[in-house]
Amino acid sequence: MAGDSEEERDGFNHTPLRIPGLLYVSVKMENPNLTLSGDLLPHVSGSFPLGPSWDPSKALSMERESATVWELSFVVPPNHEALEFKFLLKPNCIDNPCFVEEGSSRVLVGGAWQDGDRMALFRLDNDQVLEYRVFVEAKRISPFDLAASWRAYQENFRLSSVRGIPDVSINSEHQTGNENISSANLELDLEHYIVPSPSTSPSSALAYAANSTENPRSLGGGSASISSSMGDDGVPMINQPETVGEVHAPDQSKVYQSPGMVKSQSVGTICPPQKEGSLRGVSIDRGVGFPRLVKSSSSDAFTTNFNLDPVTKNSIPAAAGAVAAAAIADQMLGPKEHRHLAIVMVSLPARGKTYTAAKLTRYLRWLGHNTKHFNVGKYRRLKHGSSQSADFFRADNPEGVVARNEVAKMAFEDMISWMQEGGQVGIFDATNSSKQRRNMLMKLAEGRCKIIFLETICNDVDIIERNIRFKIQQSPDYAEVPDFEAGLRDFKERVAYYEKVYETVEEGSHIKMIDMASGHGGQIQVNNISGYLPGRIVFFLVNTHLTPRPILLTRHGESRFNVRGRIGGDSALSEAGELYKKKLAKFVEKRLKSERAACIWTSTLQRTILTAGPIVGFPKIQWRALDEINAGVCDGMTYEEIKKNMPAEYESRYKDKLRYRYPRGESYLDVIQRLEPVIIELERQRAPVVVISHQAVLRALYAYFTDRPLQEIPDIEVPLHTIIEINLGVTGVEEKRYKLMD
Ligand SMILES: Nc1ncnc2c1ncn2[C@@H]1O[C@H](COP(=O)(O)OP(=O)(O)OP(=O)(O)O)[C@@H](O)[C@H]1O
Ligand SMILES: O=P(O)(O)OC[C@H]1O[C@](O)(CO)[C@@H](O)[C@@H]1O
Repeated sequence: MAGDSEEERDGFNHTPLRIPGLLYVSVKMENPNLTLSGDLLPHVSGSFPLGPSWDPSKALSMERESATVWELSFVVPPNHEALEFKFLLKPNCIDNPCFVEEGSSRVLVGGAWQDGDRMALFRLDNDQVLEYRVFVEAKRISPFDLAASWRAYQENFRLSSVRGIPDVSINSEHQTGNENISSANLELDLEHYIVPSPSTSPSSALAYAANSTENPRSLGGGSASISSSMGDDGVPMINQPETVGEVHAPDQSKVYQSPGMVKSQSVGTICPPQKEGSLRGVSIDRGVGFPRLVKSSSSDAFTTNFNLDPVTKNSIPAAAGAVAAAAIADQMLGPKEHRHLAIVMVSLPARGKTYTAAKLTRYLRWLGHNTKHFNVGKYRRLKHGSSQSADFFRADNPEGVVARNEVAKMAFEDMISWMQEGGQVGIFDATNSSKQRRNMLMKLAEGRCKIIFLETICNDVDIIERNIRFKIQQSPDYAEVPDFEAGLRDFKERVAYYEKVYETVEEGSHIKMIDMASGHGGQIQVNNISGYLPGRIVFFLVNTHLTPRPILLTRHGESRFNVRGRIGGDSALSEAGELYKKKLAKFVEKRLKSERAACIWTSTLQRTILTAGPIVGFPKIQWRALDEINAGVCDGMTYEEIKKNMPAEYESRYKDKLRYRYPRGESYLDVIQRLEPVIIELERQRAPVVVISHQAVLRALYAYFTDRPLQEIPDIEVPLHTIIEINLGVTGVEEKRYKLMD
């Protein structure tokens, strides 16, 4: 092309000394007809630096790149002397003679043949001739890049200094004798280290979980974030400032309540796992040691080039591995209406329906299932006002019954419409406490979605009393009742009306959670449940409980790779990282001193194990699932190096960081998949857990607890040397952050 410099044309400089850099030269030989030459191995002999000499016995062997191609690569200065060499074929058997290519020596200058491309011809003993095509490629590389790769290579292959530590360990005194932990003093009051949590995380401000459920579209509230409230005439006013503290924009991450923590402990026994995913009529006692479901290893993330109709396509979860595989199988094999699942909550008021529905929604969304929570109370308040007295809920008040059935229908139809647009799991949150109501819902669902009833039963009067008191404080139903005791009387009257006509679920597919909030184990009964997703839901519910406890999430102390901006690897800690590990040990000692049963979880990479090193007195467990995202071929590179050397990869990751899978590595969706057992175990644990892991992994774990959308996960801020404390409590999730050092 006119104006192109010679350098631009062939990628390197022919003018010695003008432009710095080195030439990476790759010489290749190809013979598509390998059956003839399978035991003859291509070699190169020649002048320095290609081969030590022309002596065939010292020729350099070429590496097999594919079935038919052999390659030898080396690095030379761009102004190197002419390299003279010849190809030879050496037999496997050392005693047989080798064959040197015919013709004159080849000469390479500046990464190009001086005498043009010519085939390499070998005349064998029997006068048979073998022909190989020969190519050369040269690229300029910076000596700094080369040195950096070499250093990363060496660091990557340096043996970890934590080898030999068993997967489960406990150190009662500091492991490395020369570690002066007292040098890392902390302020007496840990509150000193508290820093604000991001504005999108769960706050300690009181909030009512039902508020953050779907906005009633049939009442004028689309699924977009609208703000609406009741007008004086009972007609909903859209996009008006909230007046009754009820319907507001559904920011999933802002709906948590402050924990009115209650202490309880429970362990129990479990029934053996059920046969072939079918859980008909069995009871499962909740408790420790529930067997983990075996998960398949990651497969390619789902891409949209399946031959499925648009609705089906939308209802495929944004997930990898087992979740995607199961969803595809269900789409292909199951009855059409079973592609959509309605979990219909059932219970008396204040028995944890909304709490359970919200938690399940969060879990399913995190796994990649398109899930929405429809709360009929929200529809009722929007349609009929929020100050209905107990009378409205009497079963012998025909107007009340009609009004309540009407809003239930509206919410159910909204849920079905959303499913028909591609929604996968709808959680339908209302008391649904009579057979008649449930029959109505089953009729509405016919041919459109599968229903599973999820009933929460609570026989503990203290818990019911606590729940009711919480309702009076939180529910918009009592926002305008200034007298707490009057509110309490009214709500109890409402509960009594429901009790009169309450019918426990006996029909259809159902799950019963019995006394799960009591702290004594409780029980789950399941009837006529089968399939991947219902199975996962049961498994999740079996493992969840309400025992308040903190989960402390922290990245390892700064690593040597962090200092150099290199990703992945298995490097040790930097000086700052060394200091952090000591401060963290002090922090854990203070924060968890009265928590005998707490546990420390690390990944299997040395930077987390070293960070946990000085923590004494608690068991430490290494989990492979907590290892950092596997950067595959990019492991050990800087982002700059990836951008420069693999621009297409860099661009693809930039465009879709959630789904992008590093070549021979993982995507964020893969990481989420492998973290599912970690989430289940964190839910199941009743004592505090300190998780010392890595940026990508902690982003995924944090997103689960704070209900952040999948798409946001890869960009969540998880800074070094900061502890994120997640408090799980009877009213939801609360977050605190401690920054121990800059
Ligand atoms: N399985 C359970 N049994 C009893 N209480 C529970 C259970 N799960 C959660 N809770 C507690 O119940 C409290 C009230 O729960 P929630 O608001 O979800 O009740 P609800 O059944 O939806 O009430 P309503 O029918 O009035 O809307 C929660 O703060 C939680 O602490
Ligand atoms: O997904 P991101 O933003 O590249 O973050 C994950 C990266 O963070 C690190 O933990 C530290 O840089 C890397 O090892 C890892 O590849």
